Amino acid sequence: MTLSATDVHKTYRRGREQVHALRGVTLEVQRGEVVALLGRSGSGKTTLLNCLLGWETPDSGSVRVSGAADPGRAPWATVAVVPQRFGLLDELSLADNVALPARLAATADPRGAALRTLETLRLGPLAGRMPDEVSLGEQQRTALARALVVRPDFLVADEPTGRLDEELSTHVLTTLREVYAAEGTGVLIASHDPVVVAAADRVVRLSDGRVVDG
Ligand SMILES: Nc1ncnc2c1ncn2[C@@H]1O[C@H](COP(=O)(O)OP(=O)(O)OP(=O)(O)O)[C@@H](O)[C@H]1O
Repeated sequence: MTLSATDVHKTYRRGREQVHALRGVTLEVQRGEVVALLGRSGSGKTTLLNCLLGWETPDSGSVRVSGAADPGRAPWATVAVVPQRFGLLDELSLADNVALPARLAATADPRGAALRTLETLRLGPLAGRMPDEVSLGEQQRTALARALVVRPDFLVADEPTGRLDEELSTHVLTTLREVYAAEGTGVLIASHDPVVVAAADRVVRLSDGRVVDG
C-alpha cells in the first residue's frame, strides 16, 4: 500500500503576487517506513502534507493511496494527521478528543481505545483534563494519540515533536516506531528535529517547492 504525490504543483495567489509553493513534487511513502520531510520554513512542506490529506487541491498532478486492503475505511483511518496547530476541540477532555475519531469510525470501545493510546503516550493521568488545562507539548501528544487511536494505514504529521524536549521527542519517536513495527503504518513527518531525522528510514528534502534530495 502506497501514499503518493505525483508531479504536484500548487500556486497560491496573494493579491497580484503568485507563490509557487510546490513545483512538481513527486513522493512515495510505503506502509512500514518512516520518511522525514525536511526543508526550510516556506519550502512547501505543509502545502505538500495538505495536498496529501486532501485539505488542499493541487493545481496539477495527483495524490493517491494505492493498494488499500479495505477501500471502505474512513479517510482519517487511511491517512491520519497530526496538524501543525493540533486542532483539538476545546470543549472536550483529552480522552474525548482522542475517542472521537474512533467513535466516528464505529470502533468497538472507543473510550477504552482512547485511554490505552493516551497511556502509551504517557498522558494517562491527564485523560480527564481539558486541552487548555495541559501544556502545548501535552496537547501535541494528544493530537498524536488522536491520530493513532484508529490504527491508521498512514500517519502524516507536521512537526509533531516541535513542542517537545529531547527526552519526550525520543519517547514519541520510539512510540511511533513501536506502532509502525506492530501495525505496519507508513509515516511521513515534516520536521526540523534531529531526533526525527535520526529515526527516519529515509529523508526527503524540499527546497523552494521542489524535491532536492530524495
Ligand atoms: N494559504 C496561503 N496563501 C498564500 N500563500 C501561502 C499559503 N499557504 C502557504 N503559502 C506560501 O507557500 C509557501 C510554502 O508554505 P508552506 O507552509 O507549505 O511551507 P513550510 O515548508 O511548511 O513552512 P514551515 O516550516 O514554516 O511550516 C510559503 O511561501 C508560504 O508563504
